[in-house]
Amino acid sequence: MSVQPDPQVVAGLDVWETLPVGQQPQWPDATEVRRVRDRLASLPPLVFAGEADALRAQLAAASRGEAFVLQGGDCAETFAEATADNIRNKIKTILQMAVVLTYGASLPVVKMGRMAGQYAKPRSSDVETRDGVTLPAFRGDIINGFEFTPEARTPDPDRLLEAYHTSASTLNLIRAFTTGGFASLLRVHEWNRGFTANPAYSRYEQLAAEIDRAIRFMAACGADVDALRAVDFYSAHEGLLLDYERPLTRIDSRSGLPYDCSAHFLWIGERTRQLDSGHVDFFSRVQNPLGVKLGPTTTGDDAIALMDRLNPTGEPGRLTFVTRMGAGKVRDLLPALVEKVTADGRPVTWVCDPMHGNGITSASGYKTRRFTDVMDEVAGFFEVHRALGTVPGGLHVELTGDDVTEVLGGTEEIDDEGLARRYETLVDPRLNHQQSLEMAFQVVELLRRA
Ligand SMILES: O=C[C@H](O)[C@H](O)COP(=O)(O)O
Ligand SMILES: C=C(OP(=O)(O)O)C(=O)O
Ligand SMILES: [Mn+2]
Repeated sequence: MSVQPDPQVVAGLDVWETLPVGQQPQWPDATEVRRVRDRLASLPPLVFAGEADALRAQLAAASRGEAFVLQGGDCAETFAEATADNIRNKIKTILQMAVVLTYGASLPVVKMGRMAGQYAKPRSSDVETRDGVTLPAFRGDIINGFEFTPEARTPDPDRLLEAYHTSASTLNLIRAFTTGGFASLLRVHEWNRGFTANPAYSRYEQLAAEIDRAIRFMAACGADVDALRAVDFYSAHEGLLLDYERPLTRIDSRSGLPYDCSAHFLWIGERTRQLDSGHVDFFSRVQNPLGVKLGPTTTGDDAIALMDRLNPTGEPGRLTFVTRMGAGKVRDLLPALVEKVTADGRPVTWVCDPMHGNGITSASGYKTRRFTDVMDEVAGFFEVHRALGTVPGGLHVELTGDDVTEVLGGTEEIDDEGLARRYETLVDPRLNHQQSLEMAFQVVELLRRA
């Protein structure tokens, strides 16, 4: 009797274990990790490979300027905050931003949450010291707890299972909201409900009234408005923790090829995108559409080498470059990168992350960002692409649907003192509901000019 080779092994899905893999936890017990990985491998996939293919086609459209990508959600999701209210508010915020962009710029918007799996965080330091006590840094709920005790901060592999189950229930609710009628454009007004009234909120009300009128007009003309009842909404997270991504990678029964079924879209972070890294090797072997974050040290040659590894044949929609240069640098550094990639000829989708290059510490000690810097990087991104005749394909932002006070500025003018009022993030500061809407209205202007 001949033994069939394991197609996952044949696909080289374990090669990453022989390579340098940054930003992984120090698990106290390797046997426990193996047990959890085996359990994860036996659980159902969270997404279907065909959905990842559909997303790839939409990202290809965005690379040509026929759609615009909106990726948004927490810096770090937490298990405790995976509640119906939080998920609903985040979905409503992303839907509101998408509708502002779609209506304002007459472009379809590809909607993706940093949701249902955004649990693993790269950190600048492996440890954190408070009052002379040093413990492992918080690396996200999938690895350890935020509480500053030795017990909480010790990496616990059972958290991978909790991340899987929390992702499954989050995704279930997302699917229910986006296909069950909640996200229907016929309810465009309802998405504003429950949020604090503010200038962006009122502006949205006006726009929703215009959309309502337009839909009634179309319906009166006999158009079938039923197609407006459901929306496509995709999940995305940083593919950081390979002990989680590997067991959720499955061979697609249709094509015989591997897909990472933890999410539709995975990205490789700025800290783990080295060409010889386990991350680049692992993701080069799965079929999902991929992102790579590109910070200010990225050279044109780095970008080309990443294309060689992750999209050698130049398949449209496969590779998204998420640039995060910082407001002060984007106009200087982005042009050379875009020029080099454009000259190569293989397509990429260019997306702007205006968050991660603009971190500051406030006088009161909070890790924050200025809304004006965030918007300035977005403006710089559009200017560079407009000057080069290339396509500004989308936005990648850290946001929440709640009225937190984590980013300075916006029309509500959150100042240094105001940050303390509702600073809730465990890692990076997020735009709140009104700042997110305000961003969408400003981006419409930029898209119209582009
Ligand atoms: O989300 C991004 C990174 O994980 C985060 O900015 C790192 O933050 P740190 O510098 O506080 O570790
Ligand atoms: C870690 C992140 O970003 P980057 O890799 O760009 O620093 C993030 O998106 O939260
Ligand atoms: Mn972040």
